[in-house]
Amino acid sequence: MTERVYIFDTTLRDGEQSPGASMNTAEKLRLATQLEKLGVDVLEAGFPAASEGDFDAVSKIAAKLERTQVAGLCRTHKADIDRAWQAVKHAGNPKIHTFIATSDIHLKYKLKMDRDQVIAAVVDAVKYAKSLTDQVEFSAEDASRSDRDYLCKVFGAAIAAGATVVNLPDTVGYAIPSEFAELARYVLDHTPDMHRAILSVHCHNDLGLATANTLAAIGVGARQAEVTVNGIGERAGNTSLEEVVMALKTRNNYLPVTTGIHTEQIYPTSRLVSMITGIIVQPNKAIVGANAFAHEAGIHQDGMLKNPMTYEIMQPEAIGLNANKLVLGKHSGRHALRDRLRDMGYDLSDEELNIVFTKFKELADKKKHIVDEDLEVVVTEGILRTTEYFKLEYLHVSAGTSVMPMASVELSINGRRVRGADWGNGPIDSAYNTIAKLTGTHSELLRFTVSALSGGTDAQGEVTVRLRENGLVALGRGSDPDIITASAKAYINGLNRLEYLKANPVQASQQTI
Ligand SMILES: CC(=O)SCCNC(=O)CCNC(=O)[C@H](O)C(C)(C)COP(=O)(O)OP(=O)(O)OC[C@H]1O[C@@H](n2cnc3c(N)ncnc32)[C@H](O)[C@@H]1OP(=O)(O)O
Ligand SMILES: CC(C)C(=O)C(=O)O
Ligand SMILES: [Mg+2]
Repeated sequence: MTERVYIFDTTLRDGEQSPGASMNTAEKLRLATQLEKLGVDVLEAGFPAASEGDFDAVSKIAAKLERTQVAGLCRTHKADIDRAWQAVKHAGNPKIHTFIATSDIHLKYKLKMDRDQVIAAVVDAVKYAKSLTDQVEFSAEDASRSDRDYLCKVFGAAIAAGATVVNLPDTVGYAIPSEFAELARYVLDHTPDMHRAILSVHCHNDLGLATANTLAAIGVGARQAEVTVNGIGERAGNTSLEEVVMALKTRNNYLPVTTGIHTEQIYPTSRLVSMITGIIVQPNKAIVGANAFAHEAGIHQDGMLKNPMTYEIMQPEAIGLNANKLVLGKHSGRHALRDRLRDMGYDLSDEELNIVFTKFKELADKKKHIVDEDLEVVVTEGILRTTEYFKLEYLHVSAGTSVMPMASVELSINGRRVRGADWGNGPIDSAYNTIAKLTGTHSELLRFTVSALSGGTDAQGEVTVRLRENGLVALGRGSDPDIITASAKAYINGLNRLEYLKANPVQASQQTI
């Protein structure tokens, strides 16, 4: 029987450490549900001791998920472990993940501890965690820059104290594949009682080697991979889930192991992560980039027409990119919409479907063919929105080469209609100035990105903004076939999120909405 590699997803914890990634509790819950559907074995939901907001999100995810193991990360401090346990204990399958650094650089400069003190901290932490739950993982932060024999001693002590998984992180993305494989092999061969635990790996992508290092370690016997969807994460990111899973599936002849991932859920999950975090996937990204299955050159197209095996090592359907679709447009009904959404991985309640259906019809009036990317926007906007305190009712802009850019806007503010006009450096600037004046807000625009969600001149434009006001930071998203309207919607969405943060100090303490 082929051996199983466990997939430990840390999109909600290490992924959320990406600069600019931010998710509110409702979005985290939605993503956690999708990750369970994707079939991840372990879902690291957050770092409960970090803030009330993180604790709240981890607790809610734990209460919702039954099958998937839900892990909470914590330092070796007893108070951190207690907090992690309080958050994950409601899960059907809870796990405590405790860590401490083992490299001399971290010991000397960061922890100010010696090697024996670190081992004592590991033993106390793992024993205590084990008194709370059977499932305990220990990670040796900065393992790839640690002394190998010391590392094996630490892992041996963790296993003796009850750890069921020991994790080898390449925390700063320093390792080279052959070197990392050698390290994993060394740990497997020299850690006392290693057979009683699973060896996990957790790589970062600072040198663009996270997937290669992960596969190299799996090749010598690591049996858990810690990954994030789209490879988001601290600095250059983590190993990407889709790359590891599809490499193991496609090259099963070379690496004969399996995962429990339902690969046809990969694409919907990738889109959801991108929509929720506002982090756009680069077009040439392996597996999930817009060009990953596109063939442009004539010789390639000729080969594809003669036999797709000439240039295609994976089929797009395998990751959930479905070629065979009913065309959805303004004449489509709820059944066709529900069917398509199910194919894309969205199982909506009747109430959610009604919300999405109304938005779908509004869009279909403006756009002839509705493609999957449009539906994802409609679903995300329809069911993951915050309360609309400010709502865009009307927008008119005039701009061009010889006119002063002007915008006229009508908003409803908590149900009350207000109107105004202002000018700016361009149509978007004038719309933003008018909206700021009408709402009486003074936010600073930290980031503004525009992308097209599908091909063609009637493609939906998606705008993401990041706003800061009085120390609070919020993300706003908007989409529309008209890019100026999409920009106004994104700005208003961001302002609504700032209003929500002002009214919800728990979320504000975490600044994740
Ligand atoms: C590689 C990784 O991804 S590690 C995980 C990174 N994630 C996070 O840091 C989550 C967000 N963090 C936070 O919210 C905060 O850092 C908190 C709440 C966890 C801690 O905040 P503070 O108590 O103010 O400490 P601060 O973050 O400034 O410093 C960390 C302290 O923990 C110590 N520490 C760091 N890692 C560990 C560990 N694994 N076990 C024990 N102590 C540790 C540091 O040495 C430092 O101790 P010191 O205060 O005695 O110098
Ligand atoms: C906490 C650990 C597993 C980590 O994220 C790292 O070392 O990169
Ligand atoms: Mg990490």
